[in-house]
Amino acid sequence: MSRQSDAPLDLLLFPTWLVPVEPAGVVLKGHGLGVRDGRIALIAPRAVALKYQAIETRELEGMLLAPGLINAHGHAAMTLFRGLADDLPLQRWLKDHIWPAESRWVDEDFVRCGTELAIAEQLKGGITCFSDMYFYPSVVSELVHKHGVRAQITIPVLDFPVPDARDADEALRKGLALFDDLKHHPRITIAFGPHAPYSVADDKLESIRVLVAEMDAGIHMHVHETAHEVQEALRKHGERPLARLARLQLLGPRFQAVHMTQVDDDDLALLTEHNCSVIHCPESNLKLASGFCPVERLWEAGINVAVGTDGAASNNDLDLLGETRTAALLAKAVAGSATALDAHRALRMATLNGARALGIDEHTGSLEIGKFADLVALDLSGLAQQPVYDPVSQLIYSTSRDAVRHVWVGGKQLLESGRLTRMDEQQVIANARQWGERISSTDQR
Ligand SMILES: CSC[C@H]1O[C@@H](n2cnc3c(O)ncnc32)[C@H](O)[C@@H]1O
Ligand SMILES: [Zn+2]
Repeated sequence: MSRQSDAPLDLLLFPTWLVPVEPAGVVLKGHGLGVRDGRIALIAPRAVALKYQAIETRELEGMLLAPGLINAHGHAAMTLFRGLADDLPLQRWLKDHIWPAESRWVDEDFVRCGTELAIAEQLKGGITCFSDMYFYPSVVSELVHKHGVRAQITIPVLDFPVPDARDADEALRKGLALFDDLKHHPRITIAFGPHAPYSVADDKLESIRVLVAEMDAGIHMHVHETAHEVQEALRKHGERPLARLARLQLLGPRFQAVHMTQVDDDDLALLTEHNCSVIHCPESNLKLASGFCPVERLWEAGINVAVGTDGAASNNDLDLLGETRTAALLAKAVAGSATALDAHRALRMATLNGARALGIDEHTGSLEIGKFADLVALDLSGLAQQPVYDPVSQLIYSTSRDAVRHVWVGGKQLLESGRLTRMDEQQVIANARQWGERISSTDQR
């Protein structure tokens, strides 16, 4: 398969295994992948690929080449709160620790340092695209632009004053300006991020519905994170949160429901009818004891399920490969079936399903001709990966993010042999340490 052109390829890669994700379940051996103008221009058997001229050709001996991982939910700058408040249930964690810490510490510099730390950590872990729901989204967009990664940046909306907006109207006004600035950006999409059903009132959700229709944007929201959230909504309003969102006409193919640990038959019908995506964050759900998302049931109902790390304050890392392993293992326990979420489907969840949830699956998420060359190469030649029967099984069940060697986004190499090509890792660490010292010297825990 190739896209015809007389121009030479910019890059021609020969990995030991090439896993395109689409078509599902395929592993190509002895194949080359060619990149031209940032996009995948060729996937062909080695002998055919060698007939093409290329400016750079690389043998990736012992490596698996896959689509870059997509972290479909996170709060990037919260890396600076990693380990600040552990071993607590969601509402105590959020209300007694995280929200007070945010109102005290979060400013532009916090978001800049925390987001750079998150971008660096994610690139080193094979993540080429992440979704962010945090304050100062314009600062996040500058960093995403500068460092070459891909992102969905959401406009945070809450019913109370937050570090970068006095109220939801101000947040929306600023968000609209950002949307206008970035609507043609090749690597950034802007979506709305109403925090959760319990923290955003109907009138704000209605405003978001109108804006989304005008802008054709996504909505990214924590929904049914815990049983407590659903019970409180039933007690106060006699309605489940997802049903309320349906009544307010927020649900649709661009709706990204993050968490969904509580799913009854009516919820399942709503998600299916409106073709929503669910973003599963198993490690945050485990650590906050929030509950279990029934991934296999959702998958069987045809619902698009992606995977996210959530923020580093509730996880406590941004390791999507590790998260995917947790998801695959947990799905089996939750479904009571060892066949649930096999390794190939788990990889799809961490790549193409993520792209679909964020509305960018035409452009990324799988290795297909014409898509952006968002790629990760992982070294499977180590001791702990031997022998290799199925490289995808090895990737999901036996490989850590330390095996990530190279990362390209839109054909640009951002990680080379495990080293960041465009970021000063030592500087990122020093900045984060400085913030940590500042926070711990006055922290009232
Ligand atoms: C709208 S800005 C993001 C807001 O969300 C908070 N947050 C981080 N993780 C979670 C979670 O798992 N559930 C609910 N809220 C979360 C974050 O601290 C910001 O205030
Ligand atoms: Zn979250």
